Amino acid sequence: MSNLDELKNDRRGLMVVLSSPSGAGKTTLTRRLLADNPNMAMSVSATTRSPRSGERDGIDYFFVTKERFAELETQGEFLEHAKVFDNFYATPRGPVEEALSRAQDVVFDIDWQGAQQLTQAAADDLVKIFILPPNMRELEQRLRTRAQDSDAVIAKRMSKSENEISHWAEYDYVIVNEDVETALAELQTIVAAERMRRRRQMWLGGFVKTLVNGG
Ligand SMILES: Nc1ncnc2c1ncn2[C@@H]1O[C@H](COP(=O)(O)OP(=O)(O)OP(=O)(O)O)[C@@H](O)[C@H]1O
Ligand SMILES: Nc1nc2c(ncn2[C@@H]2O[C@H](COP(=O)(O)O)[C@@H](O)[C@H]2O)c(=O)[nH]1
Repeated sequence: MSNLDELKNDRRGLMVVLSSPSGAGKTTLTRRLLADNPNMAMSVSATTRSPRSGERDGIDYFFVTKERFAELETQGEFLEHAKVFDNFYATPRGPVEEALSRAQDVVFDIDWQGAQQLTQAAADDLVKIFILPPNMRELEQRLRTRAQDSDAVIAKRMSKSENEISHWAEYDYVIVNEDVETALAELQTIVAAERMRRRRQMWLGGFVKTLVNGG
């Protein structure tokens, strides 16, 4: 690694928030983004909803009872929390603060309520991205193809999708996820550009000082 590459490691981590109506592709896109970015961590949420088949505790979510959720909330262990589709969801504070202190970027798959709360708490570090489906028929089709939720749950999620979409203009970027590869490339472009923002490159001040002093 060159001297310059080492210096460039001194930057503030990003808090990348992805929101969308259920089924638009946040989980799919975040998994791909994380696979391509070793210096990026996923914020694993706590939830009171039951695990879907294949979901693992501590990896996809921390699955907790309503009582435990309330206890953690009272203890101030959450950065944000919200009720979504009859279940409670929250972002545990500790792992996010630890990852950011190691200059890692952190990705959040959370709804508009959570995004609003993080905006209050950490606006400077946030990059908020809204994912739209190409059309509502395709959105429903994706929920059905995922084959993880009952018809009633899918109907509930579809009925709430318009409300979630109504928050699209609160986000810095909007990606229409028609083709996964195109959407992923757009997401990568956003992350790369946000990492380059001057205020996030803490090494630049010292570098410029050395530069103008003939270094
Ligand atoms: N561009 C795409 N084209 C076709 N199918 C897609 C596309 N993106 C995602 N999918 C599929 O749509 C389904 C829903 O995607 P995913 O679970 O990533 O959505 P989500 O936004 O995370 O949903 P939720 O909010 O319910 O967690 C999955 O089966 C996924 O494979
Ligand atoms: N405000 C928060 N919203 C969250 C969090 N974790 C997930 N979510 C959102 O809930 C819905 C449903 O998720 P699912 O896994 O049951 O399909 C989805 O919109 C997620 O983005 C969280 O910690 N806080």
